[in-house]
Amino acid sequence: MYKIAVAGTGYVGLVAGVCFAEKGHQVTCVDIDRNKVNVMKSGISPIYEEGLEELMQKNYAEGRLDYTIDYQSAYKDADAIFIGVGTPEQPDGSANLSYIATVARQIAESVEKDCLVVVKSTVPVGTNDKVEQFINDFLVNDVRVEVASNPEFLAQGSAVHDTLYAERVIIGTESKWAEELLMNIYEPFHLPIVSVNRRSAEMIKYASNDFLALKISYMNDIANLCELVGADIQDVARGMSFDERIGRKFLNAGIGYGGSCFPKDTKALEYIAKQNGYELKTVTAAINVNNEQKTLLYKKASKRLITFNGLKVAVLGLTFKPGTDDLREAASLENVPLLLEQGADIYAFDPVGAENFAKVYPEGKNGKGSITYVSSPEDALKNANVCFIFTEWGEVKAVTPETYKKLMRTSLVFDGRNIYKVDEMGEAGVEYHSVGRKVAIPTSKKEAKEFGHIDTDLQPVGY
Ligand SMILES: NC(=O)c1ccc[n+]([C@@H]2O[C@H](COP(=O)([O-])OP(=O)(O)OC[C@H]3O[C@@H](n4cnc5c(N)ncnc54)[C@H](O)[C@@H]3O)[C@@H](O)[C@H]2O)c1
Ligand SMILES: O=c1ccn([C@@H]2O[C@H](COP(=O)(O)OP(=O)(O)O[C@H]3O[C@H](CO)[C@@H](O)[C@H](O)[C@H]3O)[C@@H](O)[C@H]2O)c(=O)[nH]1
Repeated sequence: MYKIAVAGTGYVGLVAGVCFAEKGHQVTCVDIDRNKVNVMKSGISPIYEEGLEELMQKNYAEGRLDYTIDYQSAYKDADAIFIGVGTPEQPDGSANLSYIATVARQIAESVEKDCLVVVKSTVPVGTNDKVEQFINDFLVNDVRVEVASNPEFLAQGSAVHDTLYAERVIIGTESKWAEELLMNIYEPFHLPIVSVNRRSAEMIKYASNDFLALKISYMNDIANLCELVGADIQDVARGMSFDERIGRKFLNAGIGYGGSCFPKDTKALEYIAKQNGYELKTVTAAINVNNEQKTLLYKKASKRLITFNGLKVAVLGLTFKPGTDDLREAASLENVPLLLEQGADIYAFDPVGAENFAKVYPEGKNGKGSITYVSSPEDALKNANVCFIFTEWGEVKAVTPETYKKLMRTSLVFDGRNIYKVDEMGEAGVEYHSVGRKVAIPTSKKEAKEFGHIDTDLQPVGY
């Protein structure tokens, strides 16, 4: 059992701290946000992650887990201090390391015994070296502090599971002492450990995230071509997925990747490459494709409808992916303002993200348009002229094709997550646009007429 302190109680820090406690370590989670600390002490998780609150309550009650804003008391006698503070994107694409620097300074002022500082945050290659130098320059007491890299690979929405059952733990160290200490801390997890040097560990994190981002952008690029040549991206992805070298995962085309990691980590690696006189062409391509992809459906819908002024627009899903209340870089944040600017009356549904979204777009009049938050997809769809799907929540997937037809004024759907089978939507009488697939045109004559889909190209000669 080790005495562990964790700096930062976001997705990474809090989940790591709780899981270390669950595996028997004595953990103190530190945050600068007093409200957050009070909320956590009362047994409530400040973030939405399945299983997290239960583990917080259990480990707190059993005395292995605590929360504080008093960093000095938490750091002074810790065996290891894990850093999980943010490294957000700066306007030039580089990572902002000021939060890391503040924690490093706080550690240097506080530690009273030898300890290992472990950087879990995603940081540019070489940052661990700088953090070690910085802490040692500012150390108040005569102790030994070494820094190790231990990048995090959890995905939001499955953070606890991804930590307890991680496919691998990467540790980057520069001494046997640091390597052994980290191995021992992770020993109760019984997970595969990959031990490398610090710079390689830092690079593994960016290389992994950017590879996944690239995979998504590649599929989106192919999807756009599929539409032009009459192929179906889902069938194409299925066909590709049998090849183990390609794999089954992250082949879903849609309206691009969002979240707090892929967008920032692609730009950060592009920046690191530039700084080193290298042009990382593949990653730049992934970024460019993603930027275009996010508003692809809005552009298609604009062509189809000419204007959104005065239209009732149902928006299903606001978060960047299901299972989280996080809105960072969500497609909804790019599309909703465009719709509002055009005077749309939006009825938005999201099972957990609406509260956060309302902080940016409060309910009621917003510029030329308006936004109303509703508690079910059906409430959003009632009498709507058009529907956009931005997040594939279970509640959204449960809406049947017939429901769109029954509830909407005109059943016109733009699906950014390819939830439905194209033919089923057409058969239900819905005009359905998705990504990388053909457009479903209502199959009955009556609806085809309503939507202006009588195909004049096929008129026999002479008519
Ligand atoms: N979110 C993810 O899914 C994920 C996954 C892997 C890696 N990462 C990386 O991990 C890092 C953290 O990401 P996150 O999403 O958990 O961040 P976050 O923004 O959710 O949380 C950061 C927390 O740190 C706190 N903080 C700031 N300064 C502090 C200080 N001096 N002392 C103590 N606490 C302080 C903030 O109040 C906040 O609660 C980033 O580098 C990110 O790229 C994130
Ligand atoms: O086939 C796919 C898979 C994902 N996405 C999108 O990609 C984004 C990111 O999804 P996901 O990777 O599931 O979520 P994150 O929580 O952002 O997790 C990523 O970013 C984390 C932060 O670095 C890493 O730790 C994780 O390993 C990595 O998956 C979301 O907008 C998804 O909709 C697609 O468009 N198509």
